[in-house]
Amino acid sequence: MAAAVLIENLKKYYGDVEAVKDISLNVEPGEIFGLLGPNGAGKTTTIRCLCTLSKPDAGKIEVSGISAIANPRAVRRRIGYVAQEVALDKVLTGRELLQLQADLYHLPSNVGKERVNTMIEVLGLQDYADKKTGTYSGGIRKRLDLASGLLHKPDVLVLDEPTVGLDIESRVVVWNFLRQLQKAGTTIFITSHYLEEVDILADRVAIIDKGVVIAEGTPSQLKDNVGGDRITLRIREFSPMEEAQNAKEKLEVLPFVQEVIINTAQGNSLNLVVKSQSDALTNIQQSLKDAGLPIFGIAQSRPSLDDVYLAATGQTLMDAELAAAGTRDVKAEKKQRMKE
Ligand SMILES: Nc1ncnc2c1ncn2[C@@H]1O[C@H](COP(=O)(O)OP(=O)(O)OP(=O)(O)O)[C@@H](O)[C@H]1O
Repeated sequence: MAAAVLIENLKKYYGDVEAVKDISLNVEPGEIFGLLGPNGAGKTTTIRCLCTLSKPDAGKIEVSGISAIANPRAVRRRIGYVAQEVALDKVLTGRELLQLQADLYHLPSNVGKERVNTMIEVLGLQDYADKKTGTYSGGIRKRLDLASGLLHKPDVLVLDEPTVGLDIESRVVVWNFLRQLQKAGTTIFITSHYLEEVDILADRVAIIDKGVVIAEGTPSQLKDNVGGDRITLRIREFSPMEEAQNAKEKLEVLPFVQEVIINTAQGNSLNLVVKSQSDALTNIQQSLKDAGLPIFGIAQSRPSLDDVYLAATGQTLMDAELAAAGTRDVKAEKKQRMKE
C-alpha cells in the first residue's frame, strides 16, 4: 500500500531564506504523525507544500501515491487542511461557511447539505451552527475549522498547530476528536510546538529544526534513545552554593549517576541524569542521609521530547523559540504567502 504521505528531499526557499532545506517523511495510512519543531523550523512551509498551496523548489511529495506537484487537484480531494489561523468571515453563520466550503469542493447540493449536517452533529456544533462565527469562542471556532477540513471526507487530515491558543478543556476536546477520527481510518498529519500534544497524540514524530529532520521515531523510541532518567532534587527550598556543590560531589560518584548540574535559576536545585533503574531514588536518598544532607523535594521522570530536542540541538525547544522570535517579520511573510 502506498504511503499516506511521502515527502522526499523537499526544499523550499523564500529569497535567501532556506525555509525547508531537506525534509523527507513517510506517513503510513491510519497513523497520527506529528511534526514538531520551534517557530520558524519549517513546519508551515512543509504543510503548505503538502497541501499544494506552495510550490516546492525541489523534492517529491505524494499523497496515497499521487504526486502533489504533477496532480495537485487529485491531491486536494484527498487532503483536508486546517490552517493555523483561519480568516473566517465573521458575518456568516457556521452553517453558511460550511455550505460555502461544500460548494468549493463541488459536492452535489444534496450530498453537501447532508455532509454539513453530519459534521455539525459530529463536532457538537448544533447550538452554534446558526449563529454568526464572529460570536464564537476559540474552541468552537476550531471545531468549525475541523468540520470544514473534513467535509469532503479526506483520507489525510493535515492540521497546523490545531490547539494553539486554546484552553486545556478545548484542547482535550480536539485531541479526543482526532483519536476518534483515527479510529475511523483517517490519517492525521499534525504540526505542533507543544511537546505534550505530540507526545500524547502521535504514533510517530519527526522533530525538525532549521529546515531539516533531526530525529524521527515513536515518542517512546526517541526518549529511549536519549537514555537515562531525569531526577530533580532540592536539598532545601533555596540551598547555599557550597551545600549544592557538596551534594553534587557526593552524588556524581554513584555508579548509576551520569550527570549532575546545579540549577542556579531554581534555588541551586540539582538536575541529575541517571541510568534507568528502579532504586535510583532510594540510593540517592541514602547517600544524602549518609552525608548529613536534608531533602526538600525529589522526583524522577523519564526523558521528555524536550530532552530529545536538547540532546539533538544543544538547546531546549523553548530557547530555540525565543531565539527565532526576534528574527522574523511575520507580516511580510503573510503578504508573500498571499502572492503564491
Ligand atoms: N513567505 C515567507 N517569506 C519569507 N520568509 C518566510 C516565509 N514563510 C516562512 N518564511 C521563513 O521560513 C522559515 C520557516 O518558516 P515556517 O513558517 O515554515 O516555520 P514554522 O516551523 O511553521 O513556524 P511557525 O509555527 O511559527 O509558523 C522561517 O525562517 C520563516 O521566517
